[in-house]
Amino acid sequence: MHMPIIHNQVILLSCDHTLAIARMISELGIAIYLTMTNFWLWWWEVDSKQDEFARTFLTLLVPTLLLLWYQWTFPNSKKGKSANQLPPGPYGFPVLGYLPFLGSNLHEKFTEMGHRYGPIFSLRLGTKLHVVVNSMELAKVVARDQDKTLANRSPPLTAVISSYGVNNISWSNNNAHWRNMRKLLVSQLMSTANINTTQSQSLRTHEVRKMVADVYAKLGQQIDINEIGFNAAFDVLTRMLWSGSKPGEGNFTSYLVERFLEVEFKIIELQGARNISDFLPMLSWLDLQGRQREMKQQMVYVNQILDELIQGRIKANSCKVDGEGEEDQKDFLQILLELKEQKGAPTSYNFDQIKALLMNIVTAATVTISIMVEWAMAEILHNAAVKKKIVEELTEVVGTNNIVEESHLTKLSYLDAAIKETLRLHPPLPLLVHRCPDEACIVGGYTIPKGTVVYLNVWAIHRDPQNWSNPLEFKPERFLNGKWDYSGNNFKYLPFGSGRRMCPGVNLGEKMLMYTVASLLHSFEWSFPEGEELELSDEYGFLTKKRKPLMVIPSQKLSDASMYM
Ligand code: HEM
Repeated sequence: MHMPIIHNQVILLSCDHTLAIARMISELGIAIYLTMTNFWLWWWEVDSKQDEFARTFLTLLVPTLLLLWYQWTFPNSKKGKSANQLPPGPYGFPVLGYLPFLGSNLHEKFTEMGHRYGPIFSLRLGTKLHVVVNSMELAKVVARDQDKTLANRSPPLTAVISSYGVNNISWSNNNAHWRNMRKLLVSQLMSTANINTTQSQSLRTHEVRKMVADVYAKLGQQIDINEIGFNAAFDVLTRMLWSGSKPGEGNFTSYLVERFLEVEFKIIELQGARNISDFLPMLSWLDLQGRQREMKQQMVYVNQILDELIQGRIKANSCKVDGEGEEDQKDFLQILLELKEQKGAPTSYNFDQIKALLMNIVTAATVTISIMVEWAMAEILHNAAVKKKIVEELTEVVGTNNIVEESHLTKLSYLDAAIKETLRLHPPLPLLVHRCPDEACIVGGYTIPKGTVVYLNVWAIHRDPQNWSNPLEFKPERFLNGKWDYSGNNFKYLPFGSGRRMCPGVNLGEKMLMYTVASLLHSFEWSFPEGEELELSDEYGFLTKKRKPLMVIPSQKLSDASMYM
């Protein structure tokens, strides 16, 4: 009997209590509302219409920015995959995204982030979405399964300027013009057959011997290995492209090399430098860091040189009598000019396109070759046991009373392995050239929207312990089994990239690297300047070169001085 009463009392008490709490909450709510509106009253105490407009604008802007920030960052961090889900990734600031946290060595930063977010992750840089792929399994998806969809580029604004408005191979989208340029380059200049013609071989022999003679002239002095490698590659390339200097043109080429070295590195540096305009396109017209302006200045010089070159050739052609020089192998400039004259030909190039193409080939070839000659020499000189084996192999194959010939190169298997190992540890383009899908696609179960900037982090893949045992060790032996090549078919090893955008200059790049390094090691002993210690740190800037130039002192090794002439 008591229980229901007690129960009712409890219920009655409870009703009173609930009402009291509700009253308290509503009083508290009103108090908070009044305090807030009182607090905000100062915000709306305006002196003029202008002030009122400014405050209204700010009041709307702040929540809008917060909303945008929420939309940008939250889709990246959802747990579990769903349709249209972006790869996971870090939060960022409104507007700037993750830009302020990137640091300078992008390849290292992306590798470290891969450990946190997995083999594929996304990040907002400014208003653009970027995706980084860090594993060989997903590299296969990007460069093989989805190769066609992901074959566009997203050039930085500085590259748009240096490529004469995206008119070169490296930065063009996957379109008919790009296909024609690539086809022409490979069929006329870079195919195995072209690289192995007697003329092409003797051209390289001439330039590599000239390099040896130049080093010989500096015995006992410090020399910059990158510069030596650059000059040799530059001479080979300019002779293939426009036959180097011509009689009557004075020392046009040496003048060109001197200035070109400076300008070319500046151009590469500007292409690799972070430019706010690329991440916040609505601000690009301001050119806040002056990068576009600087690139335009560099291009004034490049343009002047290339114009001089092309007009000189047109003039020389017009003075030729019929049939003169027809039996000579044409250089690339001549082929391009003849195509230009063929009205209505399927492939024809205007002057800007010709200049863009020439500039692209010279830059793509010389910088990569010189960076790799420097890394290979640095690693070999740093590893005494490796150096000993290479020198023994050179002595056996070439002999001590002989100089290196191209015909020796195929027999230098340990040197070949050492160069492959150098390209594994120090790929000159650690993130390749970024790709861009022409429509949304799926990689690793995640959606990559159209227009995303996609990096393939070969630096991470080349150092992944799942792919390589003791990956940080310099061990050429891992390449001695004959299983490895530069074809880009084994996705553990991609120093020249893979798929339709892979490097078209592999044949020449490989030959020049082997020939240059073999000649430098066979003809000279190398020592370091007193007190100098070799270090192997790198510096990212699109192309990754040695942070500190390799400065070394050559001494004579071959007994007969005539072998240096
Ligand atoms: C050691 C020497 C070289 C290395 C390591 C190298 C490496 C590379 C890499 C990694 C790429 C990007 C591939 C990608 O995005 O998937 C590339 C692109 C390219 N390379 Fe090389 N390269 C070398 C030499 C050369 C030479 C000698 C030429 C001369 C023709 C050349 C011309 C190009 C061009 C035109 C592209 C752009 C291809 C495209 O976008 O379609 N490279 N190179």
